[in-house]
Amino acid sequence: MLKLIKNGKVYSPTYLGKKDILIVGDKIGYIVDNLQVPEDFVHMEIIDAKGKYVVPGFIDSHVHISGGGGEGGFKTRTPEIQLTDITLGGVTTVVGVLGTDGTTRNGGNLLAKARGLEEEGITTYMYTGSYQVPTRTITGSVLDDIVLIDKVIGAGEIAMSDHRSSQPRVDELAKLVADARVGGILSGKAGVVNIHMGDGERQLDFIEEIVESTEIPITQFIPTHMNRNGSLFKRAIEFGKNGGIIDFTTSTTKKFLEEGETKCSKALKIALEEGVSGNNITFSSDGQGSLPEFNEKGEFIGIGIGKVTSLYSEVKDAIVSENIPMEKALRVITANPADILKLKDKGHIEKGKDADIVLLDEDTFEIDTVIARGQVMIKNKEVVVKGTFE
Ligand SMILES: CC(C)C[C@H](NC(=O)C[C@H](N)C(=O)O)C(=O)O
Ligand SMILES: [Zn+2]
Ligand SMILES: [Zn+2]
Repeated sequence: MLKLIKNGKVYSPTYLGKKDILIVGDKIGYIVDNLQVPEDFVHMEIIDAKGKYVVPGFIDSHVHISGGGGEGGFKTRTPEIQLTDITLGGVTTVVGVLGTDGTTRNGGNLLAKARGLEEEGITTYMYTGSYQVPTRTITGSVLDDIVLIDKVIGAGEIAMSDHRSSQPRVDELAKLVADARVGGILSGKAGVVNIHMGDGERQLDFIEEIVESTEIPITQFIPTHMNRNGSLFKRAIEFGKNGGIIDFTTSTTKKFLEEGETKCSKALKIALEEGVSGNNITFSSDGQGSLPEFNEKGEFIGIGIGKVTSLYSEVKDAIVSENIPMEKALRVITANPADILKLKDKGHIEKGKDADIVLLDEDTFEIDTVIARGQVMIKNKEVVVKGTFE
């Protein structure tokens, strides 16, 4: 079936102006000024994008799709995600991850959930491992997981500078990152390591020591939660200015913001103003991950749950409240994760790329329509495709 998105203002994320987009199967077939279709050409679904912005489908590069949490005991293990938790947030590609609990959750379960979501219509990848070092894998080796399992693009989330980490030595982390890098080289993947940054004093010390003392490049690391406290955020800006990738977590709570976390829309504004390259910054939601709170004695005092819908919500705030140009704001959840993670068919509205497209209402910037690999998942804000048990 052919689809034609007409009359929309296209951000690829670079602004292309008013363009018509011809979708052929699951691919973007053509981008033209004004495609005239004969009235009686019945094999074409026309999607009128008048009054809409047409942007690439969003990429959420850190989602606990098979569940996470558990830091407050078994009742605080978070449930696995459902398809529309993702698509209602305009997200058409997710990278699945495990966190604190690498015992009752494992790589096989994460891979099965990733495959299930792919069968339901979106595109999924995953990181092998969980917080711990040495980290749990599917084949027994980070390197082999990346080479042999198509959906595995790297390792993570590996906990650093956090009371919940396995307190790895810098040489243990270096070996893990070295394996991920070679796994990526052998399989043409990014082979990056998603690093969970905690609130500890050591912050990015280990990463910077590895970059200084080995042949491993700074871009092998994707430190996330870099907006979680003021001191780490400051360090993150320096890391970004040195060419590092910085990922900000959009899921949050009122308490976290009151206690020093930098709201993502503001974090992006500050990072850009401080001179961090707009290509090195990403947002991810930590969706379905837990947002646990601990007191100064390290005692558990409460828990929230991450939401994928926070991802675009922060980009919308960046555009509307922080006046960041759409081209720059959209990059952090489209072109940047796609390019950094080497998701070659993703992140851009370009001939030959996957037909992952979101229509935004020009006035409200609300998500109106979501298309994943050519299939309409959400139309006029209504769910068209539900998950199996939704
Ligand atoms: C960034 C902050 C707010 C949340 C962050 N979440 C995770 O890392 C995921 C969680 N531990 C899980 O395993 O589900 C945290 O706990 O520090
Ligand atoms: Zn984390
Ligand atoms: Zn997480």
